[in-house]
Amino acid sequence: MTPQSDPTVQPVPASVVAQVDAADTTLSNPRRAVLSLGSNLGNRLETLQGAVDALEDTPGLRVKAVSPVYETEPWGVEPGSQPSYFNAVVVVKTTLPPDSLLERAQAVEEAFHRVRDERWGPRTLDVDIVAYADVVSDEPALTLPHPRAHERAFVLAPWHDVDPEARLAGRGAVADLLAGVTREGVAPRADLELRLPE
Ligand SMILES: Nc1ncnc2c1ncn2[C@@H]1O[C@H](COP(=O)(O)OP(=O)(O)OP(=O)(O)O)[C@@H](O)[C@H]1O
Ligand SMILES: Nc1nc2c(c(=O)[nH]1)N=C(CO)CN2
Repeated sequence: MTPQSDPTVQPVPASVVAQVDAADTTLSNPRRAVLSLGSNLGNRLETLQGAVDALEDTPGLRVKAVSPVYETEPWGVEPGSQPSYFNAVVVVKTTLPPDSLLERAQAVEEAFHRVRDERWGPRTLDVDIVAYADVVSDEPALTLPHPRAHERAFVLAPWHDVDPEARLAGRGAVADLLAGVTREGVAPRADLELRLPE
């Protein structure tokens, strides 16, 4: 039976189809997202590269840019209480909606044996969603933009390197945010490099 011949199936007006399609941008248009990578246990560079490669291996996700590597003092904890981090930022294009991107980010963390015990504890790998298009959400399970990104030089500096014009929704230009935070303890490691997957 065709939809036309079934009296219970009402035709959907073309204007409604157009509205639904326009709203459903995650399905048709890849969106730009910014992810922060951090590691302060194990082989930090290898882990960050593994994370970049695992992200690229995700259906519906392409890594578009990989930042320089920074060596950074642990933020939010007693100085000297943890090893230093390697941090980087990746810009991706993805058709995954935000919650699926978070699931994938957490699966990548787990693949690198991330253990969650203490808040801001040392970790082999941390993958945070810094921003997803211009989505703003205060859901605890996925707050967008990341609620602490604007005050973290270890996020802002590598993000600014790969996208000097970037803006953080609701917070302003990354360049301005970076000018307002200390860069002490956030040192570029020009001797190290992450590869953009081919
Ligand atoms: N933008 C976001 N990116 C990643 N996780 C988020 C985000 N917003 C909320 N969360 C939630 O935060 C929870 C804790 O994440 P995680 O253990 O990575 O925190 P953390 O890295 O120790 O600290 P921080 O959030 O300050 O970076 C996650 O389970 C996730 O549901
Ligand atoms: N330098 C640095 N400090 C941190 C980091 C991080 O990636 N780098 N991540 C944290 C929790 O996400 C807490 N503190």
